[in-house]
Amino acid sequence: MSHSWGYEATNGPSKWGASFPIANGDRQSPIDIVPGNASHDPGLKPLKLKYDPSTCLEILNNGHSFQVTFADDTDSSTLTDGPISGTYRLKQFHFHWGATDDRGSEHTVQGAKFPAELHLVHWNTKYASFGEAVNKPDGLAVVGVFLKIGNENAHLQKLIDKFSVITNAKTQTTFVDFNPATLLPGCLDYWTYLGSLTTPPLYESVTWIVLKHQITVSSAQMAKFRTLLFSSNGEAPCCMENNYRPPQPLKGRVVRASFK
Ligand SMILES: NS(=O)(=O)c1ccc(CCCCO)cc1
Ligand SMILES: [Zn+2]
Repeated sequence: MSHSWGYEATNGPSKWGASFPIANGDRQSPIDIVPGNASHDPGLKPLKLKYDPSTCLEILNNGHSFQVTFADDTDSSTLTDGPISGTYRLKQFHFHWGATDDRGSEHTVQGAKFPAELHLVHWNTKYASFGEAVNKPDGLAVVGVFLKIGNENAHLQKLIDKFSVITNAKTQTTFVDFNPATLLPGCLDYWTYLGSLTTPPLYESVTWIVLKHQITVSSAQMAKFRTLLFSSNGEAPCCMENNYRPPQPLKGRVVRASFK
């Protein structure tokens, strides 16, 4: 199944362990974040996110989500400070969402699901490339941002306006001058823990940084997310929705909070 994992009953999260045994590992993601169990760590620094819109390259449908990819040959768009040491470069961001507005996020907060979750994927420049970093214990740092239903989000609309061109899996189009910082809430308070990729190959290589505050998306905009397809051109159309992995066992891990 390693080349055909997905989110259906036949190839979804409950089946991934067959081809990717690390699915049952000790630092899997996502998790349910229980704020009352998180320990405030005064040693945690504020996140430092420096994004250069000119590094934005393209928007694509990879058959699992839609993704915006960035040039990562220089330190133009980086994450520093926060819980990490060194410099991590932005590689891409993507989303996970549900078939209805009552679910879709991967992380949950005391059991609460959000309609969608944004992941900003950064790699540790102590390694030569994303490909080198992706399976190292300190290789990646992913910033997770929850979306909640509210007013229309003009910044998300810039992505949605491209969906008609990337409806089918394995399609892409140019996408330039987009500032990912416009997708961040005003307050960057966060929870952090050691985890994994939430899709195969599920490498345990991610320092997770999940923001406490959400950004808004309208219900009409969420409906547009669901017009994307898991399927390729010519195949029976299959709506891209419920592309989220449910929370995994904490296995004794500590979740730290950057705030009191
Ligand atoms: N949902 S996530 O942020 O954990 C995430 C980020 C990046 C990948 C890509 C892995 C490529 C392996 O060659 C997969 C999943
Ligand atoms: Zn993700």
